[in-house]
Amino acid sequence: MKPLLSIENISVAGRLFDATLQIFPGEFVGLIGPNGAGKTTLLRAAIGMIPAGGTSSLLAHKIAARPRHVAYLAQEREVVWPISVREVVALGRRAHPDCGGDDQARADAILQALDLSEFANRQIPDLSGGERARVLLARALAQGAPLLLADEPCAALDPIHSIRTAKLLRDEALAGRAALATLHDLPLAARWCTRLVVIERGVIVADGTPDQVLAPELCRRVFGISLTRHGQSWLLEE
Ligand SMILES: Nc1ncnc2c1ncn2[C@@H]1O[C@H](COP(=O)(O)OP(=O)(O)OP(=O)(O)O)[C@@H](O)[C@H]1O
Repeated sequence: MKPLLSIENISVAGRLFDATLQIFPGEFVGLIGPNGAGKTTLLRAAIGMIPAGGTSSLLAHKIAARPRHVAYLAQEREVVWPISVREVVALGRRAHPDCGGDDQARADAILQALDLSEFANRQIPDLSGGERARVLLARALAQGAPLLLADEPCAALDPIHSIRTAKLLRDEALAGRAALATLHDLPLAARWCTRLVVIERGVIVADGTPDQVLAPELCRRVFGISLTRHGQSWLLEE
């Protein structure tokens, strides 16, 4: 199977060292690590937003064509323009000028999945932080790219919307797309991601299924916490 993302030896001076990673259709990959570990740096380097050594397969596409291959949700959620939720989500479809009549149906389905239908005609600056975060995720998903790079898609979301977002990204993966998402909620990541990649001080130190990666020693050493599995749930303690 051809990867949707292949990065090799990506380095950013002092921040990221020789990161090598492939993401395949069907994967929802959680990129986890402490604050300052290099997660955002890795996403930005992979998509070409910051200069980096090494290679990323996404950079082989011309800039204008890149949105058809990858959608990006930035960590910053600021939107100051007075435009409506519906208009912001429709911006995601600009990547597909030839896409035709299913645009509105896809946008509406995503608005519904993220519990945003009732906000469709509201102005973005008039939303709460969590509502705005969901709208920007909806915009990225509306793009319909095979790969989503999402920087903390669950940040600022309440518990039910965090779970729904994680399930949605898992469903996108089951439908043959893929997501690489930075996440701080380790029980949520362990429950819904198909694979976890751990980054520590700019280095990828583990990569595998949640059960493989979240060994007690790694959780203690990298995160300073204890994480134990109880059936499908995970209990996090200091
Ligand atoms: N523009 C920059 N110039 C120099 N150093 C930077 C810059 N942006 C980030 N850094 C540093 O690079 C390191 C990695 O930052 P990065 O934002 O990738 O971490 P992160 O793992 O995403 O953290 P968080 O979980 O806090 O979002 C940090 O030590 C950070 O201070």
